[in-house]
Amino acid sequence: MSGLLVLDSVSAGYGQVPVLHGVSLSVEAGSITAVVGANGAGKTTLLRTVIGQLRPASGNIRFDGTDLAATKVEDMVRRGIALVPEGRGVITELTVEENLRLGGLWRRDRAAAAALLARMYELFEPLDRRRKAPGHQLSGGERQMLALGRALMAGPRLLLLDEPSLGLAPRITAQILGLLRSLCDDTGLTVLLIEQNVRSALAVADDGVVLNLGSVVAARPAADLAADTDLRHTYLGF
Ligand SMILES: Nc1ncnc2c1ncn2[C@@H]1O[C@H](COP(=O)(O)OP(=O)(O)OP(=O)(O)O)[C@@H](O)[C@H]1O
Repeated sequence: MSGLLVLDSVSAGYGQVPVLHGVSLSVEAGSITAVVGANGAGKTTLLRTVIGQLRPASGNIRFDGTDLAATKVEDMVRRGIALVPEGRGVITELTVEENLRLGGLWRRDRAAAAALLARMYELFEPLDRRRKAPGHQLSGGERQMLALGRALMAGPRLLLLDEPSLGLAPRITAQILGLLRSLCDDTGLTVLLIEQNVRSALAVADDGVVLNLGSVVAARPAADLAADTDLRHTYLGF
């Protein structure tokens, strides 16, 4: 398989408890791949394995052709991989600006970091108005934007997103997913998206992967998956 991110027969779990069973998938550069499936299907476990929080028991993960097996979690960002975890990944005691700057902290090039910060305020207009506000004063949507902005400050090539719509109104979810789509189209960003909100995820994604009990049961263009009534009824509950 080709692709910016390629998982080849990856099995992983927690201690002696296997969760992922021989998962293979390919995420093409500049695309959005949505991973969908019921609660407990292993979606979060999949992201945790890609980012290196869990190590595969077998199989391998390649990013831009390089095996990620030896890469530490803290080095993933330098490799170009950023994770926005479920629950948003915002430090609530810090201000909007401090959170954003934290995302770009590892960058040596200060001018580039400043330019990126300005770009984040352009992208996320509500954050521009609340630069000095502490994270705990933000709405759910603003927090999600901040988590996204913070991850983007690292200048990733691959963004891993765990349930960005969690707790958000449909309008805000649509806004955030639409923004992701534009980022992919305009900057070549690649996204691996995990979403409970299957309809919205498949509507914005290029490709879709259905996970069931830790195995891939379908991997196809997102529009095909969305149109497959049997598959939707059997695995996705709508
Ligand atoms: N830290 C852990 N230790 C042991 N088992 C775990 C741990 N975290 C998750 N699991 C188990 O792994 C399986 C997959 O969980 P995971 O969170 O990856 O699923 P998910 O598809 O993301 O679910 P959801 O949509 O509910 O978030 C579940 O059976 C869960 O109980």
